[in-house]
Amino acid sequence: MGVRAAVAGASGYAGGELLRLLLSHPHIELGALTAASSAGTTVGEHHPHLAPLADVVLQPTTIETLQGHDVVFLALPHGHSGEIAKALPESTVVIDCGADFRLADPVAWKRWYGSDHAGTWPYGLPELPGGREALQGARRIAVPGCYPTSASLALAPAYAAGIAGPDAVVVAASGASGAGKSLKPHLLGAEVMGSLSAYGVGGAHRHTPEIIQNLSAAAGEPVSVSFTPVLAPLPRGILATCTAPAKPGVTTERLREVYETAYADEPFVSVLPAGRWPTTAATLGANTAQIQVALDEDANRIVVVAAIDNLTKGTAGAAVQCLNLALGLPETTGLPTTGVAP
Ligand SMILES: NC(=O)C1=CN([C@@H]2O[C@H](COP(=O)(O)OP(=O)(O)OC[C@H]3O[C@@H](n4cnc5c(N)ncnc54)[C@H](OP(=O)(O)O)[C@@H]3O)[C@@H](O)[C@H]2O)C=CC1
Ligand SMILES: CC(=O)N[C@@H](CCC(=O)OP(=O)(O)O)C(=O)O
Repeated sequence: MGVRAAVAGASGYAGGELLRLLLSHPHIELGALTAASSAGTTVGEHHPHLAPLADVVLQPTTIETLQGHDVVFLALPHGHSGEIAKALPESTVVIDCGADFRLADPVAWKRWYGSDHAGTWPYGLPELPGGREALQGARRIAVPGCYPTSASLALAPAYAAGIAGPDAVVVAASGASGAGKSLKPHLLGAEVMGSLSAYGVGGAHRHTPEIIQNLSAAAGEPVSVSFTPVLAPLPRGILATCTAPAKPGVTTERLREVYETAYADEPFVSVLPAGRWPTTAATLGANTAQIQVALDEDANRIVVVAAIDNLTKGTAGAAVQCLNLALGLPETTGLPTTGVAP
């Protein structure tokens, strides 16, 4: 099967990771690769690690350049996807790495993003309860935010199994590529290196409603989430430490059983053997998530630690996994499960 794919936002971090993965996908032929201010420059100027595309010239992001493809990946800042998707045929698979179509509640969208709600598309986290079915054959897909991916993979099984109370706490450290490549003074090397800093503290980060949406759907009742993101001196990777009250009678054995059952058949999510803890390093460049669980009996809380690469399972890998489901291909096609170490 020859699937012609365009990537809008190809000069950015998410776009670059999409290109890296799509180059190894056996069914994909790359078509238009587009950018905004970088149009006219070559892929090699932005992504020196993508040797086969070094001399390919980036085109402007317009409806015209994106038309005529089977698949269009959008790796653009929020707010640009709706107009583009409307102008593309319904038969084109459009996969949005931005936030525009992730939230189901227009009121929540307006509160957190300040603009009118563009709509809601099938949500690109197949590992959530019922998530895979919603993506099979879909023609519009919203790729989750990177923090919500880690937090939802960590806590959704406990909520779906009814073993966690409705007050979750998520503290997640992310590498600086999570913020995109555009110049931000607080993300200069000298500011990020050698320091960890919390931001969006006090329930102020826009990923909070997305995590709430996912965990509440898994629980079948409202779940409150206190989310604190932390900027870490790493290029890539998220380590999310997530806790929730343990319901009466939950034991360590039951907790492990819930997670091992939930992820037994998942190709990209591993529950590590007891005693081993997830590391971001082990997921670098892989479309994988590593999970470990513990019961804190004194605090009566379930503790789940999840590690992902924010650009792979947290964005571009998830986008390709969703594409495979949309096209009816084996879900693992073209996706690495091995990382890069040390
Ligand atoms: N980085 C991450 O870990 C994650 C990112 N995402 C989402 O993916 C999307 C891309 O993020 P990321 O790659 O990190 O961001 P970058 O800032 O690294 O890249 C943004 C891309 O969008 C292009 N662009 C910028 N402004 C416009 C515009 N006005 N119109 C059209 N194109 C424009 C840029 O082109 P140019 O070079 O010409 O400026 C560049 O190609 C965002 O929505 C982000 O939220 C989602 C999950 C995780
Ligand atoms: C370290 C860092 O800055 N991370 C980003 C996460 C961005 C992301 O996942 O994406 P969306 O913008 O697509 O929701 C942040 O906190 O804004």
